[in-house]
Amino acid sequence: MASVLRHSAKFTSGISSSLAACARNGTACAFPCHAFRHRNSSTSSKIRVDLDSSTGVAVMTLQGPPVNSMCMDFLTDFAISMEKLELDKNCRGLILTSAVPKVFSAGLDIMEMYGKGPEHATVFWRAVQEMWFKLYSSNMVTIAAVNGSSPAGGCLLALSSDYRIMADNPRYVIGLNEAQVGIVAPFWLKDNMVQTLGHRQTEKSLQLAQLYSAPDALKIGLVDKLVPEEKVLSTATETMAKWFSIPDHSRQITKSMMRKQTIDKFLSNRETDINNFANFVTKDSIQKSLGTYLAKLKKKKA
Ligand SMILES: CC/C=C\CCC/C=C/C(=O)SCCNC(=O)CCNC(=O)[C@H](O)C(C)(C)COP(=O)(O)OP(=O)(O)OC[C@H]1O[C@@H](n2cnc3c(N)ncnc32)[C@H](O)[C@@H]1OP(=O)(O)O
Repeated sequence: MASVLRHSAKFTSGISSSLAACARNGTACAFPCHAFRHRNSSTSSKIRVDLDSSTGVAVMTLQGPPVNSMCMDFLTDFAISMEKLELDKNCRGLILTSAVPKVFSAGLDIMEMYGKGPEHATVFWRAVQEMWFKLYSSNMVTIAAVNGSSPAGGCLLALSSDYRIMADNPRYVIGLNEAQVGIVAPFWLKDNMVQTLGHRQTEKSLQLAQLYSAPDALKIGLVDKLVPEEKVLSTATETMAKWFSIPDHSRQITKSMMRKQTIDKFLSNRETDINNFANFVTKDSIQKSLGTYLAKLKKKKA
């Protein structure tokens, strides 16, 4: 029987779920083992990871309501989960998806960029860079199962994966809309988009801060496939089997060859990029734009 290992560093419902996990895995433990090891963060988890060691596929589920925005906790959970999976010999592939209805991820948490000083901006941006770098340079086959809207940082997760499957729902949007927010996509994310869409389409998309409906995203190649919403995850699993049919070593070397230039450029410029971000985002004019954008988001509801 396929034994599904609950692989996450953190669990959402604390001791009781950890006891349940022990029971499911058939492990006898006098203590609730996961809660004992990781109890510090058991209630703040934004991400769940389930690794099926019989298939080698891990599913990373984003579960930070209301919109899976990428706050520091989210970014930290993401980095830890990626590191663990990368080191796990049982894991060959990763599927990213969301447990939040209608939203894959709303991107960076604007509250982490609004009203904060340069020190916070520095730490935050390093964590954002790390998220992209870990996913973009992963040895695993990475598939984004985009089951909801995916603006900005949400699109970053999809773009840095090897393959993108999106729910066929015209109300769901995806794209890099940073310019609309009053900020600018970093060069490494721009490079990542150029590789996917080509220079001309990227230039239009970024300057116009375009969010594409799922059908339009398919047309320009921002996603690879549309399927009915209930089939997004199963299609991702089927697609993974195809990618697994290629020997890991040759696929990995090919991937790293294709991504090397972008990675090298990022690594040589990452500190400059952090300083640029901290200077840029703390400017009065940028803070004003962020404040206006936030107010618009809140007003939408009223
Ligand atoms: C110099 C380099 C700078 C930047 C580098 C760029 C890299 C990436 C940048 C980013 O990711 S910036 C973030 C951009 N994100 C967006 O523009 C998305 C904004 N959100 C939406 O469009 C929608 O929320 C939605 C994702 C389509 C979901 O819509 P829905 O109707 O389901 O939810 P609602 O809008 O009511 O939101 C609920 C709740 O969440 C708050 N919210 C939404 N997005 C964010 C966010 N990104 N950060 C912080 N908070 C967010 C929203 O205000 C609502 O809050 P409330 O309940 O208190 O009103």
